[in-house]
Amino acid sequence: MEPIKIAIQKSGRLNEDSLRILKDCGISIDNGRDQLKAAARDFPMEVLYLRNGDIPQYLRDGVVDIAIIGENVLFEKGKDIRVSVRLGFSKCRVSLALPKSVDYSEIGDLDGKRIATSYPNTVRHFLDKAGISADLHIINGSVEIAPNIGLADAICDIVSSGSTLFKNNLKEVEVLLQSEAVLAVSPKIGEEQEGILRQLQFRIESVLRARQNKYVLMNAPNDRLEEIIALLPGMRSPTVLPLAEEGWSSVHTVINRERFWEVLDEVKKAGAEGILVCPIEKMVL
Ligand SMILES: Nc1ncnc2c1ncn2[C@@H]1O[C@H](COP(=O)(O)OP(=O)(O)OP(=O)(O)O)[C@@H](O)[C@H]1O
Ligand SMILES: O=P(O)(O)OC[C@H]1O[C@H](OP(=O)(O)OP(=O)(O)O)[C@H](O)[C@@H]1O
Ligand SMILES: [Mg+2]
Repeated sequence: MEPIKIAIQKSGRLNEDSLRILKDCGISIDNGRDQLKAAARDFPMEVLYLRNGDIPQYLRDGVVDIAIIGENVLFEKGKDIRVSVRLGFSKCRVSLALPKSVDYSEIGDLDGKRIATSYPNTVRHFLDKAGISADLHIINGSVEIAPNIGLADAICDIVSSGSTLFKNNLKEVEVLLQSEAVLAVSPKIGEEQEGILRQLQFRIESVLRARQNKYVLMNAPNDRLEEIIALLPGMRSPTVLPLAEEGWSSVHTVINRERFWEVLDEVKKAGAEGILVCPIEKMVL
C-alpha cells in the first residue's frame, strides 16, 4: 500500500506542535532539521517538510495528500481545499491595525489608504465586501513596521497576544478571521489514502478529546454521594466504588478542562476530599 503523504511545516511556529500531535497519535517521525522527507515508523505515512506558504499549491497538485497548516493560509491561498479536523493549536487572528494616533470609527475610514500586508487576498475579500478600495502593499515579513517607516497607513497581519502591535504603536481595528492549525486534504487524494486518513482522523480526535478532559478521582461520604454525583459530568455516568473505610466511596469521572475548577469547588463544598486529577492519554467515545 502507498503511504499517505503529509506536509508539515519545515521550521516555524507549527513544526513542533504538528510533530507532537502525530507522536501522541502513536506515529513517530524523525525531526526535519536536516531532511526534507522522512518515513514514519509504525504507520503508513511519509512526511514532507515544507514551507507553510507553499503547502496549498502542493495540496492542490496532489504532491501531498494531507497537510497541517494554519487556516489563515488556506483562507488566503487555498479556499478550494477541504479541512478534515481543526487541531486546536497555533490560534491567532488576521487583523487590520492602524497607528494609535489615528482616529478610527468604521471601515470606511480605510478608503483610499495604503495597507501593508502578507495577506492580500484576505484583505481584498474583506474590503470588497464593504465596498472599500485601498492600495495594497504586499510584503512578506515585519509588516508591523510599515507605518513607522512611511510605507503604509495601515497593516493587516497575524495577531496573537497583541504584543507586536503594541511594540510598534499600532491598534487593532478590525478582525478579518480567526485561525488555528488544521488538517487539510488534497482534492486529489486517492482512495487508499482516504482510508489511512480516516484512521489518522480517528486517532487525532481521540487525542484532542483527551487533551480537553481530565480524569478525576475523589473520596465522598456516602450520605452526600447523591449530591456530589449530581454535580459531576462523566462519559456516561461517574463510577462509584466503596472505600475500605465504612461510610465512604471513591468517585471517578471525566471533567472538561473548561469546567474543571468550577466543578472542583462545588464538589469540595459538598464534602468531597482527597481529590486526584490525572491527564488522559486517549479518549474514544
Ligand atoms: N504569533 C502567533 N501566534 C499563534 N499562531 C501564529 C502566530 N504567528 C503565526 N501563527 C500561525 O502559525 C503559522 C506559521 O507561522 P510562521 O511564522 O511559523 O510561518 P511563516 O513564516 O508564515 O511560514 P513559512 O513556513 O511559509 O515560512 C501561521 O500561518 C499562523 O497560522
Ligand atoms: O500578537 P503577537 O503575539 O505579537 O504575534 C503576532 C506576530 O507573530 C507573527 O510573527 P512571527 O513571530 O511569526 O515572525 P515572522 O513575521 O518572522 O513570521 C506575526 O506575523 C506577528 O508579527
Ligand atoms: Mg510568522
